[in-house]
Amino acid sequence: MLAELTANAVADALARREGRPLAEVEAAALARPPALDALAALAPADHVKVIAEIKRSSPSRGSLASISDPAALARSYELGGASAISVLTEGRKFGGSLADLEAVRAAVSLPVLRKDFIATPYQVLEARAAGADLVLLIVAALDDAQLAELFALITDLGMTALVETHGADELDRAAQLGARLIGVNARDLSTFELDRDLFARLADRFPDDAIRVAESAVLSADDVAHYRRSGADVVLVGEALVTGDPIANLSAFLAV
Ligand SMILES: O=P(O)(O)OC[C@@H](O)[C@@H](O)c1c[nH]c2ccccc12
Repeated sequence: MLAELTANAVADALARREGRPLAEVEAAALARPPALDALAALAPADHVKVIAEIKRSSPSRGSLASISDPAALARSYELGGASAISVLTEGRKFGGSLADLEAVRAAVSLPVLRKDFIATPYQVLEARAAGADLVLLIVAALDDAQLAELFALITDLGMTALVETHGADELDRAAQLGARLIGVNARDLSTFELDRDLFARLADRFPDDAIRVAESAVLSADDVAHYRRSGADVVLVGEALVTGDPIANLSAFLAV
């Protein structure tokens, strides 16, 4: 499934490129005000931090929420105390778009993550052109040469890569890259199986200077506490915030 999601995302980007050539997107990317400092915003603190996600649906969970106004939802995330906003921009399975990201960027002053299946420089440039400060790189979807190229481009554009892993080998590859913001996704994107203890098993393997992000399957304050006890600096939460009361849930999660 991950290979298919990535192939589709790359095909969709190629189609957009017909109407908006790379040089144009690059110019738009360079014309943006500088990216916000996501490493500072997400730096380890004496409380857990939350990356709050705008997510309409997913291949594993189906439709979650209609979200007619992603900017308004992002503002409630900011009000509720989130440290960054993640915007799913994948259209086919997650119902997102780059327009969502642009709308969110205009509405909040927090760092914004482009959450998608990124495998080409064009998609990274699109992210910056839309105002993203962070870009997700999924280690399982990329070979080492792609990872290095995309990581370098993200860094050169002043953005931060959130490097997502699911297993010890992938975490080692993220460390090798020099990633400073590393996630462990509890969900295996090939099988969609959940492993809520994977983060805990990998926590000691993170490089000392990396910010540790636990991704997926946070539905309650207890889940946040579980990840926090295991060493998470940051949790990335989608479903619980788009299906429940975002401000109430954020305040419960931040009180952990
Ligand atoms: O809705 P959840 O279970 O809180 O999960 C959020 C986030 O971790 C999940 O959306 C995610 C993590 N990595 C991804 C990669 C692609 C698409 C989506 C994701």
